[in-house]
Amino acid sequence: MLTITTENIGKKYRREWIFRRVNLTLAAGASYTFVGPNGSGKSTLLQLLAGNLPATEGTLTYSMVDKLIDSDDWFRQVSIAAPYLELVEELTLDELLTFHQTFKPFRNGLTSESVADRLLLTHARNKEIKYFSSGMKQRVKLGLAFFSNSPIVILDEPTSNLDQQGAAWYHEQVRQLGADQLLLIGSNQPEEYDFCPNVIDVMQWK
Ligand SMILES: Nc1ncnc2c1ncn2[C@@H]1O[C@H](COP(=O)(O)OP(=O)(O)OP(=O)(O)O)[C@@H](O)[C@H]1O
Repeated sequence: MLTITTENIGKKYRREWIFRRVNLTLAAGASYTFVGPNGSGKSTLLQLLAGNLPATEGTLTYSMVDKLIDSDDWFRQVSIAAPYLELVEELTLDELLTFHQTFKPFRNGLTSESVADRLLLTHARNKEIKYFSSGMKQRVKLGLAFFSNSPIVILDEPTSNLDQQGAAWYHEQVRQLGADQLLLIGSNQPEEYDFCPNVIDVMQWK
């Protein structure tokens, strides 16, 4: 089982501390949602936990059954969907799904074809991503996170741009995550984390 541990991590931009003294143990098999007002640091914390941003102070570790994972290999453990992470718009959906698998395979033997089906985008497989609606793009981003073979799934503002059907699809995918996966969410919308037992207010670290 994979565990992320933070010891007194803090992040400073210029002269402003966004958060300090964050101590967390986040273990696979559970979900955690980080909440707080706009600008409070949810996205920054998720980026740190994903290993995409360095902490200014403190220690962050990934471990698998007490064995530390080298930070160079963290990216293999994480799939992340966020508004600021863009899709490659020049590719068709089929091309994007094929490209994605070259560095992050899908789980359970899923193929590009079956992922497109699960995204409810079979009809758009040969359409370039730049011609997708914002809700279709959001479903693709979420799908790449849900269907990749990685123990950590990080979703920042997961239902942004989704209609009611899309939000129901999101909830269905969350229910299907494996017992060995860790789900981390950043959110201001209670309905997108209503299933999550661990809601953490980032304002405590100001
Ligand atoms: N690259 C950066 N350089 C300087 N300041 C930054 C940078 N990125 C974020 N910040 C600042 O860090 C703070 C936290 O931003 P962050 O995006 O993490 O908040 P958030 O809680 O996710 O907000 P929202 O709910 O609006 O998405 C903000 O004050 C923001 O201006």
